Parts: sequence; C-alpha cells; structure tokens
Amino acid sequence: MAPKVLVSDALSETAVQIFRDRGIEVDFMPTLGKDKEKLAEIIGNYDGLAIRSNTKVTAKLLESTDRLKVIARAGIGVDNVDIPAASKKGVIVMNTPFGNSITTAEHAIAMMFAVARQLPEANASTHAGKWEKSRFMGVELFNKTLGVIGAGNIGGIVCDRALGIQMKVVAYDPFLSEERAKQMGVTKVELDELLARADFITLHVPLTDKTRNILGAENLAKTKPGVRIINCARGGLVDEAALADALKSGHVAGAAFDVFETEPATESPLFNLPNVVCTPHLGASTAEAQENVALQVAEQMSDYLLTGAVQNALNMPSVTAEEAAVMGPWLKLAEHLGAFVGQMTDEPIKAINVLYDGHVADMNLAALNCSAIAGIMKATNPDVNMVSAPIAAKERGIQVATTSQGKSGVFDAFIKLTVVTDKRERSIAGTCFSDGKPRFIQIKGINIDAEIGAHMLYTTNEDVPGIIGLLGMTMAKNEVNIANFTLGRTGEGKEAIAILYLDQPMDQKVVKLLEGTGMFLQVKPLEFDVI
Ligand SMILES: NC(=O)C1=CN([C@@H]2O[C@H](COP(=O)(O)OP(=O)(O)OC[C@H]3O[C@@H](n4cnc5c(N)ncnc54)[C@H](O)[C@@H]3O)[C@@H](O)[C@H]2O)C=CC1
Ligand SMILES: O=C(O)C(=O)COP(=O)(O)O
Repeated sequence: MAPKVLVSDALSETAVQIFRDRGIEVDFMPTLGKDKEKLAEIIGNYDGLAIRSNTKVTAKLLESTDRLKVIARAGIGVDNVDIPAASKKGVIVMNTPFGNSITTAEHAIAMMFAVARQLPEANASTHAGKWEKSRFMGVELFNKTLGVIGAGNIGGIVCDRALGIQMKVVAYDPFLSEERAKQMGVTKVELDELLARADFITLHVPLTDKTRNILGAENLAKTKPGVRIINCARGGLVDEAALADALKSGHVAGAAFDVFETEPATESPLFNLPNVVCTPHLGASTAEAQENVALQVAEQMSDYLLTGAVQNALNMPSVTAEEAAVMGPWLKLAEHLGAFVGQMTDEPIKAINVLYDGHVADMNLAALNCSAIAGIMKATNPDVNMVSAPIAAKERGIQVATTSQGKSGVFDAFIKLTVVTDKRERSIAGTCFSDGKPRFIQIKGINIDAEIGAHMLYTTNEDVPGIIGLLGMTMAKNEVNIANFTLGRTGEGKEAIAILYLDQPMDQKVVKLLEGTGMFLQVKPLEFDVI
C-alpha cells in the first residue's frame, strides 16, 4: 500500500506534485490546521503530516494516531510541535532549517524601514486623500545602532544587511564567539549593554524557557529612550502588554511585529497603537522561500516513507537506512555526550574534540560528529538538528577536530567528547554495550558506569562521608523519587561524582537547597532525549 501524507497547512502545491511523482498518496487540505477536531478525526489515516505554523501538533493530537511516522515542518520553528510527545510515539519530526532564512531576514529589515518612516500609516493616510506631509517625520537608519538578539542564521543575515546600509551592529548571543563576531563585523555585547546602546532592537532567537519574555517590563525599562523594537522571530519573546505600556509612555518610539503571543492574533495590546507595524506572521511568505521549503519537505518525507532515510530530523539522527541498523545506539550515545557538555557549558565554545576509540572508529564519523554537535547545540536551540548543527557551529567559529584510534583500553570501543572554552575544557566518554544501551563511562577523568535517563541530577563534591545521606534526605523531604543512583570518584578523599535518575525534571527549588548546604562543588539537573 502506498504511504499516505496529509498536508494540513498552506504549502506550495509543488509539494503535492513531488509526493504524487514519487508514488505517495497525498491529501491537500491547506486550511485544516485551524480545525483541531477534524484534524484529530482524520490524522489516523496518514503516515506523514506536512505542516507550517498553523497546525498545532499536541500530545493530544498524537494520541489520535498510531499510524503517523513523520511530521515535517516546511519552515524552521517547531514550537507548534510537541517533540517529546512525538518522540515518545516514535514519530520523527523534521524541519527545513535554511529554506526561508533569507526571506525572514529581509522581512525584519523591511519592518525596520517601515517603523523608521511610519510607512503603513503614511500609506493609509495618502490613500485616504489626506496628504499629511508634515505628520510623518521619520528617523534615518544610517549610523544608528542595531541590537541583534540571537545572531544565528537569520540574525547573521540581518547583521550583514544592516551593515550594508551602514548601521552599527551590536549582537547578544551567548553562543557567538568573539572571533565569529569579528568576522561578521559586529560587536558582541551582553544583553544589558545592547539594551542601553541600541536605537533599534531586532529579535532572532527561538522561543525557549530562557528566551520567553526576554524583553519583559524590566528589560524594556533598560532600553534607550526612543528605541524601536522589531520581532520577526516568535511571539512570547516580548511581553506585549509591557511593550504597549512603554509605547504609550513614549519610552519606546515604535515597534514592528510579525509574530504574536497568540496566533492567529485577533487581538493584542499592540493593535491600533500609533507607530506599531503589524504583519500576520509573514516572515517566511515569499514565493522563493515557500518553493524552497515545500520542495525540501516533500523530498525529505518521501525519502523517509519510501526508503527509511532520515534528513533534517529534530528528534532522530540523519543516516542512511543501511547505516541506521548498525549505528543507531552510537549515534544516540554521541548526542547524549553532546547534550551533557552542552548543558554543562554556558560560555562560548571555541572547539569540540571528538575521539573515537576501537571499532566505532570504523563507522560514519561525520554522522557521529553531527550527532554530538547537535547534542551540544540543542542546549541553546531546540530547533537545531544533525544537519544544521555543524553549520551553526562553523558559523560560530567553533573548530571541530576528530581523532580515531584502535582499541586502547578495556572497552571494545568508546567515544570521548571534549569541549574547549576560554575558561576550561570539559570531557565525557561513553560506550555502548551489546545490549545497545548507551552509557557514560568517564566524566572529568573519573570512571563511572551510568546509563542515560531522561531526567538526571549530576553532582560533584569532595569525597567526605555523608553526601549520599544528604542527597537522599533532601530528595525524600522534597518528595523527589530517586529511580536509580550511580557514583564515581578519583580516590578516597578526592573529587566524587553522583548521578541520580529521577522520574521527572528536577525542581530548581531542590537544586537551590542542595547548593545551599555548601557540601557540593556542582549541582546540575540534566535532561536527555531518551526515546
Ligand atoms: N517570522 C517568521 O516567519 C519566521 C520566524 N523564524 C524564527 O526565527 C528563529 C531563529 O531562526 P534561525 O536564525 O534559523 O535559528 P538559529 O538557530 O540559526 O539562530 C538562533 C540563535 O539564537 C541564539 N540563542 C539561543 N538562545 C539565546 C538566548 N537566550 N539569548 C540570545 N541568543 C540566543 C542561538 O545561539 C542562535 O545563534 C526561529 O527559531 C524561528 O522561531 C524563522 C523563520 C521564519
Ligand atoms: O519557519 C518558521 O519558523 C516560521 O515561523 C514560518 O512560519 P510559516 O511557515 O509562515 O507559518
């Protein structure tokens, strides 16, 4: 039976043609995304779902299907897909990481011009026959400072275009290295400095727990009087009510928004304020970008459904069908090693060194490297995948070095990942036993035997009596159930490591309690994508 795909958002019909040409049955229902009930009713009839941002793939929707194998997002942001829920169901989630980035960057630049010169209001007034020439006094962009929050693919293109019109550009992105900033011709700054210096601020970060309300009331108050704010990334990055207040008080001179906290946005505190330019999430809406993403989604989905090959997946490594069978556990191990160091590192990474020892050195090291890098980069951008992560790392000036060697120790094979920053080097090694289960075998040079759980707590301490009891008591008092426990140490009285396996993500309150005891060198909750 031919696989069947549902297109539930307004993709270019190029996608439909490609599916048909490749022998895939396709139903094109470009407005279905809005109708949750109908979608839930029919989703069980399909192997693949092709979407843009209108369709919300929730855990509840996924409960309505046992047939779905792949969800493909014709675009970048996948915050409308519950990826953990999809992973749990074994559904692959793909995106198209670069197809619409130029187009979206151009929209941000267009919005900046529009808000600088009040183009929409001037246009409406002129159409109304008013000829209000003296009402619309604008500001020049030349020599003004643009503050870019998030200097990844889209932010990087925005920086380039802004420099072209001779703006000064400052960028805030914890994962932008000084070298890369220099190459781009921008000044890397901390967020507070950007807020104080920028005449225009544009956002290009994904929506995560860390970036939600990055421009809330407190940070808006730190901006320069007369600042103009552009958001073509995601609703929820800027607190719309707080921004509306800052616009009404005159502190913020203008705003240009393509994305809103609730979409479709039928109301917002920003609507109908003077000098607020709004578009209905049009960032990716050009003929070129839509052709790019539709073509790519249809090819990727067809490849997967017909041959099992995986490309641009966010919750599964991309490898050929033949490789997948042999390399699966090692790819997952590489990603977990990356996720460990990524979550442990909060300063710019300069280099990533990967050592392959034993028979793993004969596998597809490029794919393993990609998986490790994706694991690292996911700590700052959950949208990154095996394909986009190495490019993102390269753009940030991160050097990736690979070494392979024959079996050197007791393990038949292992991978050791080292991340280098200006301040430190951090290493972790892992292996896969014949049970196919990845596990960590060495952290900070300390031997350990740790399987990988979805929710873990990592602690280090000086090896003194009472630590296990302290951990156990604190967890018990706060009703945190410990599913399992692993220890390691360099030697008596030296540094020791504990890994606790939990049933749910670690509560920050308990982390603070443990830190407050003064008994730990480090207390770090870690999350792993364990399918
Ligand atoms: N309006 C629209 O139609 C479109 C919107 N987008 C949005 O644009 C976002 C950015 O896309 P790309 O540039 O392709 O992603 P990217 O992954 O290349 O860049 C994101 C950058 O944000 C940085 N970042 C992460 N957390 C940060 C934080 N807390 N503070 C500062 N920087 C942080 C990352 O280090 C990275 O450099 C997407 O996640 C999507 O939400 C994308 C396409 C179209
Ligand atoms: O690619 C993205 O992240 C976008 O936000 C584009 O959204 P859209 O496909 O236009 O609904």
